[in-house]
Amino acid sequence: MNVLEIHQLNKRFREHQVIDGLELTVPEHAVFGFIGQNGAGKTTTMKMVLGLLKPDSGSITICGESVRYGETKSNRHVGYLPDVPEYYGYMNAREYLALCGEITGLPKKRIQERSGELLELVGLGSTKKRISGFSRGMKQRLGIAQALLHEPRLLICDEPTSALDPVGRKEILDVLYAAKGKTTVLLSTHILTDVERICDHVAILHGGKLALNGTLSELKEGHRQDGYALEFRSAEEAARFAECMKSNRFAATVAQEGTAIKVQLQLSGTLGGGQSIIGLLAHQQLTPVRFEALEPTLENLFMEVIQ
Ligand SMILES: Nc1ncnc2c1ncn2[C@@H]1O[C@H](COP(=O)(O)OP(=O)(O)OP(=O)(O)O)[C@@H](O)[C@H]1O
Repeated sequence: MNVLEIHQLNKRFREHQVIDGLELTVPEHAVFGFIGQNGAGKTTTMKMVLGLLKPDSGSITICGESVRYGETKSNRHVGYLPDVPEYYGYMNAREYLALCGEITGLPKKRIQERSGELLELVGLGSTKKRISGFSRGMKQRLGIAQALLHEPRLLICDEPTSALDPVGRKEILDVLYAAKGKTTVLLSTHILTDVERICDHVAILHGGKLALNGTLSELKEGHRQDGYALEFRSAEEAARFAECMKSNRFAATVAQEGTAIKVQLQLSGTLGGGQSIIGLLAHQQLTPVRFEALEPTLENLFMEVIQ
């Protein structure tokens, strides 16, 4: 089942077509990375999903229910975490969750149970401090607890780690990954390493459309290039190998940097590829200290798409 479906979505600001026939589906229990350059239209898309911005045309459904601009009905399925959440600093975490629960009409007992569970989930279970004394990372983790209070089917996070240091970022990513069993996470970001750490699905927004869309492993498999990295004991050995490799008919490019060599082969996915390198090594009686098939990174894929 898809928690979110977007079909033929269009949005223009004056002459600028920001979203141009966007098609996007988010399956249940995915951790879905929605990435794009600055100004690609991620926030614009999120605002339309939340019913806060009127699309020019197209449809959006959340859990099978149509999103209508200016109505909040479909948002009962959604939890939202902005990049920098705002709080009443004089409250502690539990008091704040109690206030949010009351506003959304949750019964008192349920608020207490949920607050306990969620504060444990986000690692704030034993914190008695007022929110004014929280670090940015703690505020963000409280934001996740608040967004999950009403048990939403979809948690939308808009660049939740952009203001955090590496430790705070890791904590948030761990919490989002832990939330995967309870909800579907839509993570809008341009921090590609965050996506590689926790997302199973990835979509790249470019030119108002999805330029790439699939599971991370599918995308990497589809863009696999027959590339290898080798490391030799000495620069002389590396140079000898590079010289022989350059005359090999499978080699497209051979780059040497000291003892390290990167080889890109002509024929992608053929048996001849890596084996031709091993054959050459044996023939030259060279034993590398490292021999590794190169995986495309999300950064490689992203750069390929936006160029
Ligand atoms: N209300 C508006 N009026 C005019 N232009 C707008 C409006 N809102 C957004 N835009 C433009 O639409 C484009 C997409 O903006 P958006 O904020 O959706 O991008 P984004 O992918 O979220 O970028 P970032 O990663 O920088 O937050 C930008 O060029 C922006 O200037």
